[in-house]
Amino acid sequence: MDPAIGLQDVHVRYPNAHLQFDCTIRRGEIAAIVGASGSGKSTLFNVIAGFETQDEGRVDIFGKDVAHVEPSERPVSVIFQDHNLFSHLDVATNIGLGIDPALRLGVKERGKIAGSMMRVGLEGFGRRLPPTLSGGERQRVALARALVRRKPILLLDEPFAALDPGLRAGMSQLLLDLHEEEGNTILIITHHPDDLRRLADSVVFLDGGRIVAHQPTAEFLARRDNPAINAFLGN
Ligand SMILES: Nc1ncnc2c1ncn2[C@@H]1O[C@H](COP(=O)(O)OP(=O)(O)OP(=O)(O)O)[C@@H](O)[C@H]1O
Repeated sequence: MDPAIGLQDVHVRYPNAHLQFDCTIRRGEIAAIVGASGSGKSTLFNVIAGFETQDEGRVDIFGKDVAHVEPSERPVSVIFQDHNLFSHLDVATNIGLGIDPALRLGVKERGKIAGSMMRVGLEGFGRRLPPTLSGGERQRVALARALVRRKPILLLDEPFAALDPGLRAGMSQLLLDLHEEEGNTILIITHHPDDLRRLADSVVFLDGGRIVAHQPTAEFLARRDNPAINAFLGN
């Protein structure tokens, strides 16, 4: 196996919670991260992206210990639930922030922005401001901004939460197409069993701050032996 992410006995202690992660995600895997509210999904992302430092244990990315690697230097892009768009900056500029936070954008960079807008179906949206966009359009801006970074690991925190079922299916297909082109490693937090079926090679299931399952999606969906998994699957 060619690992993209390795978490070895990682512990994060909060005043009211103790989380512990052991997990290996292989290069090119699409893993759905699921579990009840408070089970540790966001914390898992924060440890991988470097927004949270573990109290113990080791985080490897592509075989390298990233303990001293700043979030911006990690080969990881994160798309948050709220998309983190700046409402006073137009769509093209918001995407440009993915290339250079100081917005030094020359001809080459403008070309990349146009290319990523085209890739997500946002041609002609460059001068629009985020508050004038629909939820699905804002979602695509966030995806375009992650794409221009061209980082090999993409973390998506409930990316489809605000979308209706038709748009969810469209965005899922877009992600799958991008994955086929880029071969990137994708972790996606979701509460929808449909997203598992549609997107994920594997499922990482968290319960009470621990990873209690990491297995191929079909195997996970067939499980009936764990009350927390049954509750998630509606069995
Ligand atoms: N900064 C923090 N300070 C204190 N406790 C925290 C902090 N971040 C998370 N926790 C606690 O750690 C546990 C896991 O939280 P986390 O946000 O990772 O869960 P989650 O599965 O992402 O939940 P949700 O689905 O509700 O977003 C919870 O008990 C939460 O209260």
